[in-house]
Amino acid sequence: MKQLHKPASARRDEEIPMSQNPPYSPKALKHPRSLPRSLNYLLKEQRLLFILVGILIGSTFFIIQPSLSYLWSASSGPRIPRSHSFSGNGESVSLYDRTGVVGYDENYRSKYHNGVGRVPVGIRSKRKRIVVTGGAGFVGSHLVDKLIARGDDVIVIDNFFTGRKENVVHLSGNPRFELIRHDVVEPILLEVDQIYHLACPASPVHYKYNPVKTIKTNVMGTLNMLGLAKRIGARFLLTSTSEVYGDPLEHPQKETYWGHVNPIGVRSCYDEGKRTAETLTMDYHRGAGVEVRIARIFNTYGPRMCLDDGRVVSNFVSQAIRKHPMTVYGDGKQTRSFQYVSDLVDGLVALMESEHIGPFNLGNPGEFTMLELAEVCDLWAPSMIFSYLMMGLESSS
Ligand SMILES: O=c1ccn([C@@H]2O[C@H](COP(=O)(O)OP(=O)(O)O[C@H]3OC[C@@H](O)[C@H](O)[C@H]3O)[C@@H](O)[C@H]2O)c(=O)[nH]1
Repeated sequence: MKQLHKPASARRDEEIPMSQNPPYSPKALKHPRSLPRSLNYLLKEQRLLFILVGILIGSTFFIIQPSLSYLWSASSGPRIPRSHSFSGNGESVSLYDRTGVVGYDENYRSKYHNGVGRVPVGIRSKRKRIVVTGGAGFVGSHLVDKLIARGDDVIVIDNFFTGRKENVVHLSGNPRFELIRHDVVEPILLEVDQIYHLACPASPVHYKYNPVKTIKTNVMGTLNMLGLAKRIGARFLLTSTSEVYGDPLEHPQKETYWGHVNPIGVRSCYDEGKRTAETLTMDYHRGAGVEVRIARIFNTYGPRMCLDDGRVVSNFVSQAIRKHPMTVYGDGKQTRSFQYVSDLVDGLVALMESEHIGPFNLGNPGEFTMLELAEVCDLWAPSMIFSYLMMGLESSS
């Protein structure tokens, strides 16, 4: 009865003529009769060696497979924080520059991967990871647009005191854009290559609203961001202001001019706050070797500037549109230069990428008196309504 339930292989063994069976040995008695034949099969023609080599190759593939999939998703997936530029026909192609965000992956893969295989790791170059403090503000949001269009990963930090989510909402679905509600007076730890530090109310109406908070933002906020730059080895750009020159005794103001500033006036929270921020920036450079840039920004206008911003351009334009009298302060003979926001943003990026350390004025060399500006605004009021709508200026009043 026992023999009826033997495995088929055993039955096949019984059918093999005795002459082909291996000679009797005590060892053969200790194991099922099929085992020596299996071993025999394996050992013949170095089959065991081939099996071992196969296992080795398989194991190697599974060990390195996660890093291969990482490299693949780094070039195509939205969750990987950095990616690369590729050089094709001597031309640098940024991941999202040409195709836009939506549908990029498919375009990219069809252009670079179909039938070609993966791009070798060696020819990839890192795209930059950049943090922009105050990136939801008037200037910051335009800067973020430019950096995203260039193909960088951008993290915006904003406490939304003067910044608005509407300024960056169009980027919300972009995998290379991240928005963090955070006040720079508190430390934050991020891994980035560059820091554009814009966070601070810039219009007199806003920075005078809470002067202590304004100077705290300039001092503590700048300290925190410089500390971060030092810790992670990032390049740091401070957006300072033409107001560091105070009521200047020199015209035009060169970067070498030290200014003429009231340390106890109502604007001092901003003027002196930015001067201290510049001091901290240069001290971190000299003392800790941080790569720093300082942009002294002159009066700027353009889309996303609120009509109730409080600066002279938005004040005069809103007054002209509403047919209200223009509020020319003083005798109106004080002069200012006015630059368009996209020119400023180009300047900020160029400065960051340059080797220039120390203050750099960013503004329009042509100056107007406030009386001249008021006349221009009055003259062009009807067309301004259309222009400002086109520029996307919004009034919260
Ligand atoms: O309604 C107004 C507003 C302002 N002004 C005058 O216009 C001139 C320009 O004033 P703004 O408020 O536009 O601002 P400022 O040029 O002093 O500084 C501005 O530009 C440089 C930036 O770095 C500063 O953050 C920003 O406040 C000042 O002389 C001011 O007194 C008016 O005559 N009427």
